Amino acid sequence: MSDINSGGNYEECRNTADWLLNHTQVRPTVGIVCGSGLGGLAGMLKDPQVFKYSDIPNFPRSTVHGHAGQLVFGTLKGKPCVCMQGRFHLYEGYPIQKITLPMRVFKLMGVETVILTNAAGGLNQDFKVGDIMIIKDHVNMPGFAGNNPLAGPNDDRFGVRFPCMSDAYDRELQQLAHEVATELGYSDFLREGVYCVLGGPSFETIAECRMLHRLGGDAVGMSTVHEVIVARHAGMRCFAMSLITNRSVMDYDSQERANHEEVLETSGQRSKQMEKLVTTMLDRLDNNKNNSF
Ligand SMILES: O=P(O)(O)O[C@H]1O[C@H](CO)[C@@H](O)[C@H]1O
Ligand SMILES: Nc1nc2[nH]cnc2c(=O)[nH]1
Repeated sequence: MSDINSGGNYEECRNTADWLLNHTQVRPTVGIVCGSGLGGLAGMLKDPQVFKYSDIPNFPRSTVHGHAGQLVFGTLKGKPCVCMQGRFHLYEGYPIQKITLPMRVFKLMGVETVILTNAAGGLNQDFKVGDIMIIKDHVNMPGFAGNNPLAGPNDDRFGVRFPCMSDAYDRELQQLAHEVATELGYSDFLREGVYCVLGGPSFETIAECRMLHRLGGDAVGMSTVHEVIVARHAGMRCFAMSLITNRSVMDYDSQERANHEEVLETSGQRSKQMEKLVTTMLDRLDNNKNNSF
């Protein structure tokens, strides 16, 4: 377990949130986290105000290609937003509390809803490269070994000691995504499924892919779940999507080899549709009285 001072404590998060609120007029209610090669969403924000992670107190630095490392404030379809153009991963060497610190900063800035994207390998053999998977649930493999971002003393100012995770992914938002995707003509490549997180950075072996698939995983990656756990603990609702950038190798005769260049190439090809899906969802939320965006 990481030291309790390794990041994400209340004072540190408050400090960062106050610094940001003092440097921007935007009061975000929506927080967005962009996955590998999917940072284009940040470019859609109106009247953007950009902060490099290196200039934000207590923020880690992005070290992965395809993660720009900046926080962008602005409006999207009239909604005040804050967007992480680049996220942090366990394999970068940060304590798990540090990589999820932005979720608590989001909460303290007033964010109510978090939208996350990621690039993932397709374990489900029906999935194709370029499919977009609405995440309906997750399997937290590092969590099985005790590596959970909420391990350590609980701070009740953020949430309860034992948060429920059976409602981690907001069902109304999933339904909305299905409706919007159908209207946009995306049904052919829209899927839903279970995202399985591993620590990385090595991609999976064939035996691991087979095991994860048998355990109920439809897609595999190295992010998102830790952020969702911390966001749900703090009472924010979450919607997440995976872009299937490669098919997980399940067969010893296969010549396919997972690699980050292919991941970035596929994200580049499908990023526009993902952006359109998110922006249309944000637009629609006004018309749905049950949604508190
Ligand atoms: O989950 P995101 O940040 O999209 O990145 C995914 O892509 C990288 C591997 O190519 C890993 O970091 C994996 O988690
Ligand atoms: N772990 C993992 N992460 C990914 N990110 C994009 N593709 C993959 C993959 O195949 N496996």
